[in-house]
Amino acid sequence: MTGLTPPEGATEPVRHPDAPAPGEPLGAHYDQCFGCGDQSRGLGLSARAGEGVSVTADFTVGAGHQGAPGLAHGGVLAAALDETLGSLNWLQRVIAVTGRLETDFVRPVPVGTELHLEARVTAVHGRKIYCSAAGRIGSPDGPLALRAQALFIEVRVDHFIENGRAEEIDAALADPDQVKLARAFEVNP
Ligand SMILES: CCCCCCCC(=O)SCCNC(=O)CCNC(=O)[C@H](O)C(C)(C)COP(=O)(O)OP(=O)(O)OC[C@H]1O[C@@H](n2cnc3c(N)ncnc32)[C@H](O)[C@@H]1OP(=O)(O)O
Repeated sequence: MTGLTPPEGATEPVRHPDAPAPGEPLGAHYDQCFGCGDQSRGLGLSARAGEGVSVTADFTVGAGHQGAPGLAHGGVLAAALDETLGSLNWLQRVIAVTGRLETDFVRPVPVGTELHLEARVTAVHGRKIYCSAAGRIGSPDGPLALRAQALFIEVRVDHFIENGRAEEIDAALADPDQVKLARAFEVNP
């Protein structure tokens, strides 16, 4: 029992009526985010809305992302999957965090690879959001390198306010840009 199988009574995910249209870039949810933000040591991952409750994302493996010589670090690849899965929040307009992430590393990913990721919500049960993701090498139809299943748990904005370091929380809350404020906490604006 991994906790990743939707229980009886789970329902289909619902795409929010204000979700970005399929193909539209989602942009960074927070500019300090390691996954999608403006970070020189981050992933620089960019996601786009897909059909239904799905997203696609691209990420180029850089020299700073190595584990073994010339190959991406597994933790970095898991972070790319996590970030892609996390961006599903914006299509549902929920605030949710990763509770469980199970990753299959199917083949090695060399430095310089453009990794094409896609993620979707498969089912929802109460606060539990069941998702899956995959990563392919070189193109959206390229060889499968990664597979993941995940459980995201819906939380209230207090999750961040009570647990995040005060200086970053205060700075994010003080941002006069309401969309940026909403995106930082993935709150329905
Ligand atoms: C804003 C968007 C950012 C996106 C960035 C990318 C996504 C991320 O990386 S988020 C950061 C990484 N994740 C975290 O830091 C989360 C840390 N964990 C927590 O804060 C808590 O454990 C949290 C919120 C997940 C769950 O705690 P809590 O709210 O008390 O819920 P809890 O009552 O324990 O669990 C709720 C349900 O989920 C289930 N559940 C919780 N965790 C897990 C787990 N790891 N595996 C399986 N099931 C779980 C529980 O069994 C329970 O199920 P049921 O309702 O059937 O009884």
